[in-house]
Amino acid sequence: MSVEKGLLIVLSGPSGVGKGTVRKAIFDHPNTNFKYSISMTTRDARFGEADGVDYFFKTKEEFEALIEQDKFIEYAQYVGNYYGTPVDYVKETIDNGNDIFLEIEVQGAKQVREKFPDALFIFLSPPGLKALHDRLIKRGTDSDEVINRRISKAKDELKLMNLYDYVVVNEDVDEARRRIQCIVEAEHMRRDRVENKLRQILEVF
Ligand SMILES: Nc1nc2c(ncn2[C@@H]2O[C@H](COP(=O)(O)OP(=O)(O)O)[C@@H](O)[C@H]2O)c(=O)[nH]1
Ligand SMILES: Nc1ncnc2c1ncn2[C@@H]1O[C@H](COP(=O)(O)OP(=O)(O)O)[C@@H](O)[C@H]1O
Repeated sequence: MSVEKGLLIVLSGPSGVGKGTVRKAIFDHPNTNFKYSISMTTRDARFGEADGVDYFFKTKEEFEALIEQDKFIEYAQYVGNYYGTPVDYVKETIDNGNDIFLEIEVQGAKQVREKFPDALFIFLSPPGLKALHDRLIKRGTDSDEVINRRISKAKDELKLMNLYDYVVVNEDVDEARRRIQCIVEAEHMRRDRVENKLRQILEVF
């Protein structure tokens, strides 16, 4: 009997909305049993980040060579650096029946939709632009000019939320984490029901 494929789960949303924070809450939680796809990037490692844990850190030349070799499911340029999802680990994980989770920005999510229309797309939204602005200031990683660029980009990114299967508002991190886990569980139940129904219908003949 063939192994049922795992779910490809994509979490996306504007910069500073809390994707990284919510993702960490998901993976720190004991109920989570999906794998995480570690991205590749050309940006410098931040203090406390480790190669192969937070990202695989690559030079621009290495990254571009991997693009040539078709080694990414998707990649995008974001604030002057490349970010991409390596294809092998994602394919291997879903083929083995395990769920895999991608936390990526919106251009990349769009490319994943084209290649994997069956994936589950979740958009993380801020409660409002003021909250988003406050979070970017609180994070303290960007200058005022970069924050303003990110906010104006976020206005465009927010318009893409209608392309997603679900929108989760990140008001409270633990609540957002819980909602995402519930969505994944419900999606499994829905797909199982569809599979069973199909099997029943086909058995009639
Ligand atoms: N398209 C794409 N975006 C990614 C990938 N990995 C991370 N990102 C996104 O790139 C953006 C910048 O990430 P990062 O430099 O870690 O900064 P921060 O998340 O804004 O603190 C975030 O929106 C991430 O979600 C990836 O593999 N592909
Ligand atoms: N629900 C929340 N309420 C208040 N602050 C939050 C919440 N979620 C995240 N933050 C804060 O917002 C900032 C941006 O979060 P981060 O996870 O880096 O965003 P992203 O990965 O989407 O760019 C961080 O300082 C984080 O601590």
